[in-house]
Amino acid sequence: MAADGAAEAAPAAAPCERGATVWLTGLPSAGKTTLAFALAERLRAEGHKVEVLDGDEIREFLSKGLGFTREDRHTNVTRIGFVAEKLAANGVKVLAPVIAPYADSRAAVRTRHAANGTAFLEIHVATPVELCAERDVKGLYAKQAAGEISGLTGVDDPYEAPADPELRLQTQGRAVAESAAELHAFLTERGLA
Ligand SMILES: Nc1ncnc2c1ncn2[C@@H]1O[C@H](COP(=O)(O)OS(=O)(=O)O)[C@@H](OP(=O)(O)O)[C@H]1O
Ligand SMILES: Nc1ncnc2c1ncn2[C@@H]1O[C@H](COP(=O)(O)OP(=O)(O)O)[C@@H](O)[C@H]1O
Repeated sequence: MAADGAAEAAPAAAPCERGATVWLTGLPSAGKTTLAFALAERLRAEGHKVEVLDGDEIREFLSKGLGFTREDRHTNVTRIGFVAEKLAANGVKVLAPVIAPYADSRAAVRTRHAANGTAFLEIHVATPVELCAERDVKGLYAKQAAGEISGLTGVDDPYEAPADPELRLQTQGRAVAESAAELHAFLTERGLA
């Protein structure tokens, strides 16, 4: 209680103590994983608690057995969203470089965060499909073109680009460090870094 009897406001949490989910959505080879790990490194060095929920790793453990049908992708995304919210509610910066191609799956994750009062930032890593196919980090675009696989997001499977993300990041013509800095600056603006 203050000397004049008024209740004192609790001090605002420092950026390091504020949890949030930062979801990086975009096509395969857009740059989601690269940017998530670059941001994670910087945030950790600044004293944040950080967890990267990488799509590939999640599919090896939490979502083992799921494929790439619409239903399986939805299940995968909502599972990741569930875990992310729990961690973020406990002060962790959760970085989720996960394609999440369907708007309704992403909306479900957003709604769950909002219901719990947990910060959720949707970042669209908006690399054009032509450049993603050129990068082709895992050779998936080449395999699709050769008819060895089908159902590749953005090529012969849907990608519903976010209509109103918190941030749309362009990576074409930008160095990784530049895009990572833009993302970090955005978190700073939001009081999260
Ligand atoms: N058919 C098809 N479509 C899209 N992606 C495919 C496919 N098959 C395998 N992969 C690889 O799976 C990686 C993880 O996918 P995600 O869990 O992020 O996808 S999803 O959100 O459930 O749609 C994803 O990782 P990134 O390349 O890092 O995005 C792909 O490399
Ligand atoms: N500005 C940039 N931001 C992120 N990645 C970039 C950028 N410029 C070039 N790249 C390259 O693009 C590739 C993206 O691969 P990756 O991060 O695995 O994509 P995703 O996780 O979206 O499938 C990496 O080889 C990375 O070095």
